[in-house]
Amino acid sequence: MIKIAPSILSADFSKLGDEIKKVEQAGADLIHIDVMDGHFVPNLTIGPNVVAAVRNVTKLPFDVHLMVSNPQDLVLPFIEAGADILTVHAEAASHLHRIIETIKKGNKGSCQAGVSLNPATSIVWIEDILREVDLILLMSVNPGFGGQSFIPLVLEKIRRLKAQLKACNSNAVIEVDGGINANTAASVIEAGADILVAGSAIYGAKNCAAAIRQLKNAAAL
Ligand SMILES: O=C(CO)[C@H](O)[C@H](O)COP(=O)(O)O
Ligand SMILES: [Fe+2]
Repeated sequence: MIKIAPSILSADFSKLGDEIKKVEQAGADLIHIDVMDGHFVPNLTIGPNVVAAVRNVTKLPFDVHLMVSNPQDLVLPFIEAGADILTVHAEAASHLHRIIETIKKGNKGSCQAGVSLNPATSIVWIEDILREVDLILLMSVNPGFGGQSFIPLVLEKIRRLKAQLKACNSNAVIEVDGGINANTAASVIEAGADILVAGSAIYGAKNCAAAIRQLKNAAAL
């Protein structure tokens, strides 16, 4: 069953708690939180204090996507703030294996470890750690902003990654992030995605529940 992770990057930040509750009631499976540092990506968003402030408004897992340089410095603060899944970019990590270990050990093993790749980064970069991670986040836009168009070359990457995960008996799930909407979801699911992140397609919709349903139903198309 495909899971949907609304990205609060497209929410109204003046009422973030209510916006999270709204998508929980609308059928979301996880809450995707985009952390940007103005350095790894040209935008600045959310720090650990904000994550901690909204932690108790929902029981849904917090899926924290770190788009920062030097991610090793922020791993523990975000785990303490309440991240359930913490994903770092392979392009930003000098010692990726060490960061993954730190995430998995942090706060008594309460957090799952994810690794993310930009559209232009090959899955060759992570083929030696496919059994070490819980989640692989394939970016289907260049990170930094919501509302961009889906980059189709990612479909082939999802297929190749799915086959590699099967071949090495990895239980890691594939999450796809960027430009996911009612038009792009079906091909992403068909290629092998397990979790779809969607910001503008959910928070920009008049009816969030209908938008989430539409993405889930794309699996049957
Ligand atoms: O990581 C991200 C951007 O870097 C966001 O999660 C992503 O862009 C979601 O927004 P949309 O669904 O509007 O593309
Ligand atoms: Fe994201």
